[in-house]
Amino acid sequence: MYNIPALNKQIGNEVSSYIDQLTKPAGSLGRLEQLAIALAEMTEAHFPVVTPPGVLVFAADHGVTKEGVSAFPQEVTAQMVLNFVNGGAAINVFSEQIGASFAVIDVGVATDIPGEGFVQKKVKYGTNNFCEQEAMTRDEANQAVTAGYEQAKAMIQQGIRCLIVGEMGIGNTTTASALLAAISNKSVELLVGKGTGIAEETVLHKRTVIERALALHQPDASDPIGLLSKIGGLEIAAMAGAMIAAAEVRVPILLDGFICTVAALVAERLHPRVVDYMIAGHRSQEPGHRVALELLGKEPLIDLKMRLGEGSGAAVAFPILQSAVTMLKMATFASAQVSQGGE
Ligand SMILES: Cc1cc2ncn([C@H]3O[C@H](COP(=O)(O)O)[C@@H](O)[C@H]3O)c2cc1C
Ligand SMILES: O=C(O)c1cccnc1
Repeated sequence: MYNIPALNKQIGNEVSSYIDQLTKPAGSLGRLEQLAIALAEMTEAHFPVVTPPGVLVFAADHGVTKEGVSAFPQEVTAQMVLNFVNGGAAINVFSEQIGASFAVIDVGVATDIPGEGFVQKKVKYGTNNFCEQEAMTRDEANQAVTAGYEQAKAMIQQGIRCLIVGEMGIGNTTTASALLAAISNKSVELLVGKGTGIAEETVLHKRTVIERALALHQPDASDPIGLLSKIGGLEIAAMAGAMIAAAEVRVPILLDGFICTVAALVAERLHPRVVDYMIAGHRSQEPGHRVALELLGKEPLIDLKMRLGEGSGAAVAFPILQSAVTMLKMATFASAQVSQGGE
């Protein structure tokens, strides 16, 4: 169904040799060198371009908030969509800082949001409470994946060269932890954290909520649409779809935190090669993020002890990608007439 090209390893090898000719000791620019090679393999360019970046923030609600798993009430999701529209959220200011195109998409907020300035692709008024029933139908999960896929395609057509996928959805650390438990087969205890800042005893409650849902649904990790329909969420489905769309046209994906990385693991189950186009932007404080990154085989660029989501960690890490490609503008030993070392 999806068509993701293989990385171009030959261009990667050529860029690797070229980097060794630049006026610096071999390997001395560390991970920037690996990043430049990875970006060349993804984009099939000897001088990859990552600007302008694009940020898509998918918003949706989670029926499981009825169980009291978040420090904030569900209506904050809709209120934050308006904040994104007005430019007041963290991801707005960081998007502006990095010159990113920005869009916020309602794929499943529980109420009708007034006004304009966001994309309306609501699949459902929030998911069902997965402790009681399946979060959504398979058809709805597919619709949400497609909504994300189409939004990313549209933004890429407008010329973005790197994709950041963010989210807003009160309760979504519970959903993401449940998905990760199903995918990793690890104990829920290792994966659950404080999200927006719940108390220690609420973390224990969150854990039992997830364990109950897993016992009820017995999700099959090899069936991504089944995972999404049983557990949710609508924004996570859309994020996975957006990642697939980027990989299909060789656009690098800069991953954000916990929710985004769980969406990446879902995307991997839709098409394993999508992972080749992902770079981990940062490590979130949410404990499950470490596990999700390990499963994906990615090492994050930065760890600033952030735990927000929205795409904020990826946006803050983005200038490192710019440094990696800008490095390729350096002079070579030959062009600058600098003597090479002999070891
Ligand atoms: C004002 C505000 C802005 C946010 N921006 C992202 N999140 C983050 O927190 C939520 C997940 O945490 P939990 O599972 O504990 O509800 C998501 O919406 C996530 O994007 C926010 C949360 C709040 C309250
Ligand atoms: O890392 C994240 O994505 C995250 C962490 C806490 C709350 N919301 C999102």
